[in-house]
Amino acid sequence: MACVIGYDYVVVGAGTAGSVLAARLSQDAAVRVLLIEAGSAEIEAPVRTPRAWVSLMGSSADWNDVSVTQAATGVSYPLPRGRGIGGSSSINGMVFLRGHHSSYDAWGQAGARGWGFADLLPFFRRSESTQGRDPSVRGVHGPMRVAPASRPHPVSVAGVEAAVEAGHARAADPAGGLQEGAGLHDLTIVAGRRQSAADAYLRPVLCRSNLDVVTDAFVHRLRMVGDRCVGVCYSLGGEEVTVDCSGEVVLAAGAIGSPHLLMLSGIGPSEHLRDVGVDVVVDLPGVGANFQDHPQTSIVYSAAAPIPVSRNNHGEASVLWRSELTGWPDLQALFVTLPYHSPALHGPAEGYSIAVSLMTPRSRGWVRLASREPDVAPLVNPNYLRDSRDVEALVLGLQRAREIGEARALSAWRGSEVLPGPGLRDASALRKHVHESLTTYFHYAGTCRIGSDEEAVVDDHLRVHAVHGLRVADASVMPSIVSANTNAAVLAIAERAADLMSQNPPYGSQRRLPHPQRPPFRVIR
Ligand SMILES: Cc1cc2nc3c(=O)[nH]c(=O)nc-3n(C[C@H](O)[C@H](O)[C@H](O)COP(=O)(O)OP(=O)(O)OC[C@H]3O[C@@H](n4cnc5c(N)ncnc54)[C@H](O)[C@@H]3O)c2cc1C
Repeated sequence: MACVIGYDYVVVGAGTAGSVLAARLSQDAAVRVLLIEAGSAEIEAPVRTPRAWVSLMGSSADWNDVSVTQAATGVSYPLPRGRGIGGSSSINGMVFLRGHHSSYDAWGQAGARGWGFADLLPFFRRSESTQGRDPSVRGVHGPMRVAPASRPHPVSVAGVEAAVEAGHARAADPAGGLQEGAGLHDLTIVAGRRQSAADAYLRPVLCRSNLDVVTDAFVHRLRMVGDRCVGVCYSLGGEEVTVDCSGEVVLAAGAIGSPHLLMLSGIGPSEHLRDVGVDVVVDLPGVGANFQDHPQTSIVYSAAAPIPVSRNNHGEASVLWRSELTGWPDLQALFVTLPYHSPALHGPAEGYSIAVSLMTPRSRGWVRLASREPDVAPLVNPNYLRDSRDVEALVLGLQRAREIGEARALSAWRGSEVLPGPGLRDASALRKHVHESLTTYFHYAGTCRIGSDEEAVVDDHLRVHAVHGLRVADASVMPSIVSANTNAAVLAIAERAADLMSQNPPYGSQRRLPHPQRPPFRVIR
């Protein structure tokens, strides 16, 4: 067993949040940062081509998780999540949206002080670089370069016009914080290539001598001394490596990985931990609870004319509107420039889709241990459609999306509606379609939520309740899922986390650094 010492911060997971944290924390040359990632350092070349993202699901860059069988549908669903530098941002769909400000203000109202939209706005702005947008709301100097498609696909353009024809407002800036209406949204694509959080934040700072990044290293346990986290254990090439951390460990392993690791380390719901044979260190019932995702259904059309091959991500334009079941926009239609639908259904060989997602689901699921053995994947139950209001909202979504799909502006491309099929119009037929066509929108969140009540996992500063030296900063801390694709929100969460941590560094600024004993293998520079 090798032992590694001398780090002030140990960040677990080099995904969206981990890339931000490692880059921001290591800006202070007086602290030493170790970033540990289970996956590999480089993702294959085709992955860089934006339109190839669909084929990354099921690849070695995916953990290849599968949900437990869902009570509402009788089906278990693949739950892709990224494994490797950049994490899910290396395999995601590259849509860049913040969501409506109300969905962040709801966090503050639910007890997460300091996490309303106005509190997060500086961190959204700090994370991004945009041009031609309102600079009081959007960032212009941040690492993540985002922009709408410069040469949008004709189906995306026609889709926006069809939405306007169907009565939706034209959104001046879909990511502005009052996200509602139709428009070409921003994409995390630069010069025709995918841009992950690691490309934007981490790769440019790998030369820093106070930052080490270890890949192919699976963290399987937190090292606890009483209620203090003093480091982590990871396995690398069959060898176990122990890391001593003199400051803080930060979990950025994502909404499935972070609760998994906490529970493997004895931090979680005590009864469940005892059931699987894990010694309880801290009883925190909320760990792994409150799992949320945006459920998705779709309308699929065959093509009346050959559909040009996308140069982008197949999803350049969207519409957001209110179902009238909530106080803010809760339904999103994404124009997809290929026949995109559940693999359980048969679509046309050539065509396009309107993917309809519920952005404020009521259903809540969980992540639990299947075994105390770290290499056994956790059980994930999203509880899709468990709350019947989610089904009703998606039915309303399909009806409204159909109005868009049938508008004149799309007539040049529209062959016929293939899914659910033009004859299926009443609510009960559409409810059936929602169940049969259900897929994930890949936006897992909420399993280590911020708050001060008994079910909360971290406090307002993202410190794990009743544990010293340990924070969580990733998609899992969202008290409720935001009303947009989640990557932009995770960037802002991690920016704010780094800011909070820098205000209270583990040591004063006047210390002499011990020389870190570096991890033995695969440190990337
Ligand atoms: C297929 C797909 C498409 C998506 N499309 C979009 C989109 O178009 N727009 C959008 O905004 N969002 C999208 N998302 C969601 C978005 O990318 C995620 O919400 C975001 O990346 C989550 O960031 P995170 O830091 O919480 O987790 P991740 O980015 O998943 O990072 C977690 C990291 O931790 C590592 N890790 C986990 N466990 C361990 C361990 N035990 N030891 C060491 N390392 C570990 C993982 O390998 C991973 O690198 C998509 C996601 C997927 C999977």
